[in-house]
Amino acid sequence: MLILKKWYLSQCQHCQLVSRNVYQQQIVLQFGQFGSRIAQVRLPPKRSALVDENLIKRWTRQTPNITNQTGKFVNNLQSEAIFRQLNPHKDDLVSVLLLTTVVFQTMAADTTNYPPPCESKIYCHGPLLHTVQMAGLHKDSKTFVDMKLKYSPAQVLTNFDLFMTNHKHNPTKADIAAFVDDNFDAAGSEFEPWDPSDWHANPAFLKNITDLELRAWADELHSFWKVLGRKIKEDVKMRPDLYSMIYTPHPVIVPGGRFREFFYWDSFWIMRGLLLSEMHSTVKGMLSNFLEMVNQLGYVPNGGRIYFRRSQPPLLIPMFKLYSDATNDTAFVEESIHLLDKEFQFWMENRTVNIDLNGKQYQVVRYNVELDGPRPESYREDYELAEGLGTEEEKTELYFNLKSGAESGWDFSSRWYITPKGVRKGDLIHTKTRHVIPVELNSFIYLNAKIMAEYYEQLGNKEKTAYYQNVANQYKTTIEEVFWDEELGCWFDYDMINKGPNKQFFASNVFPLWVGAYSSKKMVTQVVNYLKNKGARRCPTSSFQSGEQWDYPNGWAPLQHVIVDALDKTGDEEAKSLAFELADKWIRTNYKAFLQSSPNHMFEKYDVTVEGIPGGGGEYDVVVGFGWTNGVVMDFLYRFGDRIRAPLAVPSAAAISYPSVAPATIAIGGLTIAIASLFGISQACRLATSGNKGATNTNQAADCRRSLAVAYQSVEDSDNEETIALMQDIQSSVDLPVQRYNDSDDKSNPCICNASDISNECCNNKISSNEIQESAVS
Ligand SMILES: OC[C@H]1O[C@H](O[C@H]2O[C@H](CO)[C@@H](O)[C@H](O)[C@H]2O)[C@H](O)[C@@H](O)[C@@H]1O
Repeated sequence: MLILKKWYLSQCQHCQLVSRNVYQQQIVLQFGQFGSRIAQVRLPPKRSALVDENLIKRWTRQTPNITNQTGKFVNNLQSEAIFRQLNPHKDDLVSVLLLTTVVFQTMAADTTNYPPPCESKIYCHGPLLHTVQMAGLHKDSKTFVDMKLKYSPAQVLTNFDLFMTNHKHNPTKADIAAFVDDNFDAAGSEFEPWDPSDWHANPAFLKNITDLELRAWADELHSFWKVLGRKIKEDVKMRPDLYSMIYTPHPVIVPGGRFREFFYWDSFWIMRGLLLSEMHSTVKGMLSNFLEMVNQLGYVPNGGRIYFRRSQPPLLIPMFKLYSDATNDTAFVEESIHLLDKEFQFWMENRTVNIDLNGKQYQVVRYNVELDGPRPESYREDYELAEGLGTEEEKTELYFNLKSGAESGWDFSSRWYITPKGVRKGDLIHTKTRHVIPVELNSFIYLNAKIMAEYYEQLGNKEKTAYYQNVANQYKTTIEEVFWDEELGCWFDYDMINKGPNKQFFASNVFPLWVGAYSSKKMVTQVVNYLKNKGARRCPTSSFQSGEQWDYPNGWAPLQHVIVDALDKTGDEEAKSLAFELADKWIRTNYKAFLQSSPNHMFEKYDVTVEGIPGGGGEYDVVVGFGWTNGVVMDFLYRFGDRIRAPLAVPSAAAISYPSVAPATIAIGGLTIAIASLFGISQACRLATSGNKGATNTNQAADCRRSLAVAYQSVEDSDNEETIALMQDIQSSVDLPVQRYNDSDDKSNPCICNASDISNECCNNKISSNEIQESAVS
């Protein structure tokens, strides 16, 4: 096969072999410049098939819609005729051409109709991006697309062409790394230092927090805004072509870590915190940035980069409401209302679809991004995933769904999985976001319409008030008639493929409660019962552990906040008590993780099954900082400040890294050490086993599980009820090993083995001696 590949390549200078695409015994060549958005030809692995460069040149010349650069291959019948005419006697070639025709035919639909993620041939599509991202230079694919150009785009593209020619279109990883070094500056070079002028010590909200330890923590979080603040350099404004960063004039608060720029829906919870910190002008600046983007682009992008050509959950109008309620700045509302209106129309015009249900038609909103190609910031991940699909149409559809998933903010989740057979399980490749009508998005639209009606009424615009009231009423009815399930007592996403609700648990199911889109108090009781029955007392994101980050066992600050806020403001005593319970648990887990990390960190997400453990899964390592997490903790501490208490005796083990101590020594020395070890070990285990690609390592995973089992045992031996409960939680979420004994009556000397552990002599002997008694560590 290898010789054949080489032979095919030698026939065609302008072809690139995509080695990963050796698919169904066919060799895939890409036409056009190296790696450009080009058509593919599947060649049967037969040397006799003639593919010579002249032929391809003639063919591309004579078929008017084919171009080398963009790969817009259309007009397939014509192509086939040309090929037959050129090579009437070559049967093999004809079969190649027929195949070619089929492939081109399927490609025609997507390459012709759908634009790439953005126009930039460096940051969004094209051979340079493909070559660099597929080389896997960086652990995180986002790093490359955040780098600044050293020269103009045209110059860098010319340099790239030359580079490829010099390396015979086959550069090594080291060559590519050198090219990147020569042409790009490190990621993150677009900021200048910024000290927020509206930051001041001792904001009033701190006084609400009676527990002094927690108050000190809140104070620290208040100071974190200075660390997470970013001001974009003027150079980005002067030379936007050198950056992927979108210039915004006002400084912003970013989530942190790899998220170096603003993120749309994150900003809602960041602003909740900023308003408690009395940083009104920072909030106003961030709102002004968003308005300017609506003005220029028509929508608020997912994040502050040109490659984020899609939006995120529409919360600009609710952010305005937070700000205007806190400041009474009605003049700002008045001068901005036309842009808020414009943003609302973006969703109405671009994201609505009609569904028929029980003989009635409903307009609903969905996340839907019809841009082709991999997400630039996760190029390799998306490209490789799409390689598992047969046709170009399927790939394009997957790319749409992945970007739609990113637009939802739930990137990624089993919530969007629907297999070709219509089963709502599966894997990332089954992501069908744009075929799901999300409960929370429709709730946001209702909330937006309500706020807009209120604003227009204040401004005396009767026509607009009536319009928005009407939209709000319409969505309230829809939420009840399309999403509510009386029997289960909750709302559910609507699956357009199966034409019915997805009745699995997702934290988003209860969002209508938050926006007040319900008609009776009875529904509040039903939702409270639903949450309790679903074991949502710690509120995971879903009940399914897919390995993706928006699934079990992760909990996310925005989801926790919406649910707590929703329950708390119903006025129902049971709901309020559940709200406090959830907030209390969330605070405990955030605080413990904070104390146990070194230096102290706030995390992007947490594992809700074990207190003090960050979340994992998905396509990048868990991020610290962290914008929305800080905002939500501040809000909970403020809201429940009279009764929330710091958990007692949290071990300050700086163990959020892979344990280097031998397992036997970890668990001795008393209960405290055992618990402390446990936190660190289980975190390491989770990182090593949860599908978090950055940390996946089989040996680490095995060692971790062993360490955890030993620590578990010593804690269990202590007979302490609370720690045993904790252990059981851990056990349910981590794949624990079994203990093996030589003699079932003598359990004094177990060795702890993974089923696959054959390198350990003890385990191996016992396994082969067939005298093993297995028992789960619990
Ligand atoms: O780079 C991968 C994806 O990262 C972002 O998503 C996650 O982080 C965001 C910032 O905190 C958050 O808004 C989102 O809900 C998270 O899933 C980004 O938003 C995605 O577009 C991007 O593909």
